[in-house]
Amino acid sequence: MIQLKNISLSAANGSSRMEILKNISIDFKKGKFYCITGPNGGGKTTLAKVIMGITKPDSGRIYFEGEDITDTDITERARMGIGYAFQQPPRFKGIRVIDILRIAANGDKGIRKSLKSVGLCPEDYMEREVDASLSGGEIKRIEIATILLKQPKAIIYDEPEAGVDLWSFDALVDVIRQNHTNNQALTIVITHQERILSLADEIIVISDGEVQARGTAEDIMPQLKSGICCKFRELCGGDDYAECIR
Ligand SMILES: Nc1ncnc2c1ncn2[C@@H]1O[C@H](COP(=O)(O)OP(=O)(O)OP(=O)(O)O)[C@@H](O)[C@H]1O
Repeated sequence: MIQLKNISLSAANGSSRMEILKNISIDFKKGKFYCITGPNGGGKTTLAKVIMGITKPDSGRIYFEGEDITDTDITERARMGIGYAFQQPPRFKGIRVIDILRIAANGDKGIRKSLKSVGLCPEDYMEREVDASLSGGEIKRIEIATILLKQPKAIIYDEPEAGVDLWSFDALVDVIRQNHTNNQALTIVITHQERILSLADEIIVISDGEVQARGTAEDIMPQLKSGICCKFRELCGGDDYAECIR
C-alpha cells in the first residue's frame, strides 16, 4: 500500500553533511499494523515526515496504492487518504476544537463520539481554542480524534504515548487498536511502548538512519528486551533496550 524505495536523506551538519536516512526500502501492506521503534535520533520521525510529504528525500521514491507520490505535498497525501498524528501537534490560535473536528468530519456527525473515544468530555473541550492553553496530552488526544474522524486509508501515529498519562494511555491504545480492527486501515505507530509494540504484525527497528531489524512482535520483542538486537548492544554499551531508550 505504501512503498518506500531506496529513501535517503541528509542534512547540513556544520561544514559537512549528516546522513539521516540511508537507503531505506519498506513495503507497508494494506490492513497491517506496523510499529517503528529504535533509539532517540535514529530517524523514525524523519521517515514519517518523508512518508507524509513534509520532508522531501534526497533520493528514492514513495508509492501509495501503486501511484508514485514522491513529488506530492502533505495536503495532497492527506486528500489521498494518508493521515499523520504529529509527535508534537501544531496549535492554531483563534480556532476552536469543534472547528477542526468539523473540518475533519465534514460536518457535525461523530464529533462528540470521537472526543469521548479519546477520553475528553465534549462539553469541556468543543469551545476551547486549539492554542497553547491546551496541555500536551490534551492536544495529542484532540489530534487523534481528528484523524479518526477522517478515517484515512493509512494512519501514521508518531509516539501517541508522549505526554499522555498512564490511565489515558491504556484507553488510547484501545482506540488505536479498535480503529485498526474496524477500518482495516494500514496503521504505522512510531513508539517505544511495549504495550503498543506487542500489537504489531511487524516491528521495524530503525537506528542510525537504517533498518536494523524487522519481524513479528514474537521475534523482535525478546531481542529488544535482551539488547541483542543488531547494533543495540553496541549503542547501549551492553545495557538492555529498555534502559537504552529510557
Ligand atoms: N532538519 C534537520 N537538520 C539537521 N538534523 C536533523 C534534521 N531533522 C532531523 N535531524 C537529525 O536527524 C536525526 C534523526 O531525527 P529523528 O527526529 O528522525 O529521530 P527519531 O528516531 O524520531 O528520534 P526520537 O525517538 O527522539 O523521536 C537526529 O539526529 C536529528 O537531530
